[in-house]
Amino acid sequence: MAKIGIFCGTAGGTSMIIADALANEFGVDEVINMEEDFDDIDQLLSYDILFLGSSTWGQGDVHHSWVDVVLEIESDDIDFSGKTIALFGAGDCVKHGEHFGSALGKLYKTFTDVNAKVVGFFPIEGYKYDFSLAQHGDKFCGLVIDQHNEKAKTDERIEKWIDILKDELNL
Ligand SMILES: Cc1cc2nc3c(=O)[nH]c(=O)nc-3n(C[C@H](O)[C@H](O)[C@H](O)COP(=O)(O)O)c2cc1C
Repeated sequence: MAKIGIFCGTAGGTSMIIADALANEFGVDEVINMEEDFDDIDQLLSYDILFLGSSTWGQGDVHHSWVDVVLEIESDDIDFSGKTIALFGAGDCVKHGEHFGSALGKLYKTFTDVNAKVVGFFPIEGYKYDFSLAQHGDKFCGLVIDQHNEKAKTDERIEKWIDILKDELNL
């Protein structure tokens, strides 16, 4: 059976709402908090399916706990062939609508450049923002939630995303 790992970079715990729902639905015992529990890249490579979370910061950047990891993967060209990933995180479409959820777009580029397969694209329909690196056509490359402005939509979005994932992953 495919081994599933959940990794989450978060400042205030908002992205953990998604991580915890994934853990619950997919029977994963532990969410790895990037700031507290992450050891090294081998930890990522020990899973077949990776649910990778990051809130967005600065000018559309990943959470700081991801920065060195991303740099190492890119500079050492660490191969993620055969790995399937799904991306998630929290953002703010009003105060930071110029880079809403862009951290997912950055992680998408990092991991697809080293041959990971990405599942779990999510329709942009119903979101309002100016720009996002996470947008690919009419979908985000994962699930973005906004607890500041669109809290009421979060449960439904997570449920819908989990259905998409179960379908694509045959789980
Ligand atoms: C200084 C600062 C910069 C931010 N930059 C962005 C951004 O570029 N894009 C975005 O969508 N949200 C941005 N946010 C909003 C956070 O991503 C949002 O508060 C999110 O809920 C934090 O989730 P977390 O608790 O999982 O870290 C920013 C927030 C702060 C305080």
